[in-house]
Amino acid sequence: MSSVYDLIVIGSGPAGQRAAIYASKLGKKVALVEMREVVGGACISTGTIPSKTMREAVLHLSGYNYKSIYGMNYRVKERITMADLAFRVQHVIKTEIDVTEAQLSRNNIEMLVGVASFEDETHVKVTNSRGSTVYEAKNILIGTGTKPASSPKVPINGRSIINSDLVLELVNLPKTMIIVGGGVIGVEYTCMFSALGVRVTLIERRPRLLEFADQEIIEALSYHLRDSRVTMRLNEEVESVEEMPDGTVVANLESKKKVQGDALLYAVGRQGNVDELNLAAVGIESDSRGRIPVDKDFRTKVPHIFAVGDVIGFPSLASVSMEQGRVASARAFGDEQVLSNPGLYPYGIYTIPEISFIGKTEEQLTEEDVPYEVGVAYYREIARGQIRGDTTGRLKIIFHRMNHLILGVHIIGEGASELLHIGQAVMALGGKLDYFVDTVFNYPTLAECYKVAAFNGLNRVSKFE
Ligand SMILES: Cc1cc2nc3c(=O)[nH]c(=O)nc-3n(C[C@H](O)[C@H](O)[C@H](O)COP(=O)(O)OP(=O)(O)OC[C@H]3O[C@@H](n4cnc5c(N)ncnc54)[C@H](O)[C@@H]3O)c2cc1C
Ligand SMILES: NC(=O)c1ccc[n+]([C@@H]2O[C@H](COP(=O)([O-])OP(=O)(O)OC[C@H]3O[C@@H](n4cnc5c(N)ncnc54)[C@H](O)[C@@H]3O)[C@@H](O)[C@H]2O)c1
Repeated sequence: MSSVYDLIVIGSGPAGQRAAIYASKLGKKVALVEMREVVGGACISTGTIPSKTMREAVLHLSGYNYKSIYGMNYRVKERITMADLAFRVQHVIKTEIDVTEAQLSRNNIEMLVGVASFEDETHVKVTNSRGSTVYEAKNILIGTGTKPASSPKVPINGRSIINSDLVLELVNLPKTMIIVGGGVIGVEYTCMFSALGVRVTLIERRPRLLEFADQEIIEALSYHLRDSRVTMRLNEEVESVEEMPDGTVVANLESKKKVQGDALLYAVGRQGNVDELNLAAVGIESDSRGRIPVDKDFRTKVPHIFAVGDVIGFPSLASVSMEQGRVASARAFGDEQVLSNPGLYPYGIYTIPEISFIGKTEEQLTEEDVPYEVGVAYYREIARGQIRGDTTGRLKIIFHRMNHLILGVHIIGEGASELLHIGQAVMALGGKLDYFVDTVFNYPTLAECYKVAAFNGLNRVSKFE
């Protein structure tokens, strides 16, 4: 048994990394346990980084952003293959792993390779091919993330029936594809495959896609999806999936319909990585989706054992996971000064076109009886929108009718996830709609949308309110 650590972190994804680095900056002795061969978690290996790099490759090779200027037949590469997409993805993954490893090493974080499990409230066992070692810690942080949810009725085979971990295993680009699940993963991949010319059928059991986003924005996205020949089957639940003798795939719906395609992506949510942790040894229970309950400081029912990131559930974003890791680590060492406001956490959804938002939706404000008004700017009204060839984007500011405080910003269109941070900064600093009216923006930029939307909003409220 080695000396006592101040903190043992389990999992090297964004949540675990940030927690470990923060503790190390406080001068604490930290170890980070990772069971995979490489650091970075789902974020670098199978989730955020691969999917966003694949999207970039799709947009580039398909010439998607320039079709409105050079014509529908414009493309950078004639026959795009899965190998073309994987090439770029592997390059970025490797670089991100190198950067992360260097960062952890610079911060004197001791890496322990193997599967971590609890022995008791202060001891963690790490098991690898060489055997098991037990380590002692004053604080332990669980950042073990999630894996794709599975079903015995959906036989994932890595060829024609895949989950989001296996997208790049597809040998050939299918002609037709079924995507099950209209959550963020399902919708992002629907957009990518459809931009590659694949005929996609998207099946979602709820009446609309991405329920947590603003309805108007999702209606705009749905319009684009249909315009890209995506077939949307909403209010339909997939009951089982089978591979046919000819290699095609059939999804059997609860409504007794059948949908056939060359390949199927099963993206119906995620399951917490808790099975190997031996949580019973410390009396912590996870729910049916493997989520660990925590309090506002990310403490589990055992006060010096914390849990952060995807393993605690919504919103399950890399950005938020990092922040939770930082806050939990601060709390573990008695630092109450580190504050974080979930009301100002942004969402970036990398559909095509991109969606990004912060703050409340119109539906939430209506529910809460808040008197709000909206101001909208369309990319087509902005010179930069015309120059870039994105004439379908829009930016919506929601503000309080009386005091003009910004309550939410919702954007669909190119650059949405970057553009949103202007609205986020103004919201965080308590700014009002008038800020955008009185501010000079570079010209021509998409940022000008804020000014146009502010004028549009002001025109809708009476001067006497
Ligand atoms: C396809 C996809 C696309 C995404 N796109 C985005 C996006 O665009 N933007 C965004 O913000 N988020 C995105 N996400 C979500 C993002 O990837 C996650 O929120 C983030 O990775 C969660 O970080 P984490 O540290 O909690 O867990 P993870 O990144 O899952 O890392 C957990 C780590 O713990 C390790 N581990 C598990 N159990 C043990 C154990 N017992 N012992 C040792 N190690 C263990 C795992 O091997 C893993 O390395 C996406 C997710 C997916 C799947
Ligand atoms: N850009 C981003 O921030 C980003 C990108 C990808 C993933 N993520 C994160 O990854 C997490 C997981 O994403 P996800 O899309 O797998 O899960 P999800 O829970 O967001 O969505 C799953 C969807 O599948 C539907 N569904 C479930 N069973 C079904 C069935 N049998 N038939 C038809 N529909 C069914 C659900 O109604 C739901 O809408 C999310 O929480 C998200 O935050 C984030």
